[in-house]
Amino acid sequence: MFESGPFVAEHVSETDDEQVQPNGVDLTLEAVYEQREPGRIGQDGKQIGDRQRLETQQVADDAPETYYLTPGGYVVQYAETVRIPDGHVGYIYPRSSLLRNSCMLNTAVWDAGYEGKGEGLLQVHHDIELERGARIAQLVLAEADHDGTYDGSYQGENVALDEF
Ligand SMILES: O=c1ccn([C@H]2C[C@H](O)[C@@H](COP(=O)(O)OP(=O)(O)OP(=O)(O)O)O2)c(=O)[nH]1
Repeated sequence: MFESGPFVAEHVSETDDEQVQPNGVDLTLEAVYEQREPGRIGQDGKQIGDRQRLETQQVADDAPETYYLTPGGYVVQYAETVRIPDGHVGYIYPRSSLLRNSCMLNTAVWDAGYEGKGEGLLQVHHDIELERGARIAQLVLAEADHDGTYDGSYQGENVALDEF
């Protein structure tokens, strides 16, 4: 069974009312990165290639922090800290307005016990403007059996020590 948006909101910080949807919580854009060096996935371990954080541009008087993205693949980081509660698994879906603008957000499984500000892969197939803080994705939580909880290298990622 999938949980309601208000339940999901109890496990996401900080959120405002606009982010709480009937079936989940919208996550907003914190940062956009462009990968510069190769990564590696081996039989044991993995390495994430070096990346560069992109700068925002002021595209209008009322839009001071906007990413203008041309076609390509970008790593995006969400602004909210997500905690996947015991007995659940998380999935992230793109906002449909991204798809309608020829962009796709690719995501993987969010494990029970994970806590952090996660990342996703944004595919841009047509130029798009994305404002920092704009809602780009929706987190849903489903009840799930699990064996142990997440204890990998991304635990606590992108979260300041005083937030953790
Ligand atoms: O689109 C996603 C999917 C998951 N995560 C977070 C939550 C998840 O619990 C964690 C680890 O994901 P996964 O287990 O897929 O990573 P891995 O590459 O297998 O690394 P590890 O060996 O640390 O598990 O990353 C994201 O940030 N973005």
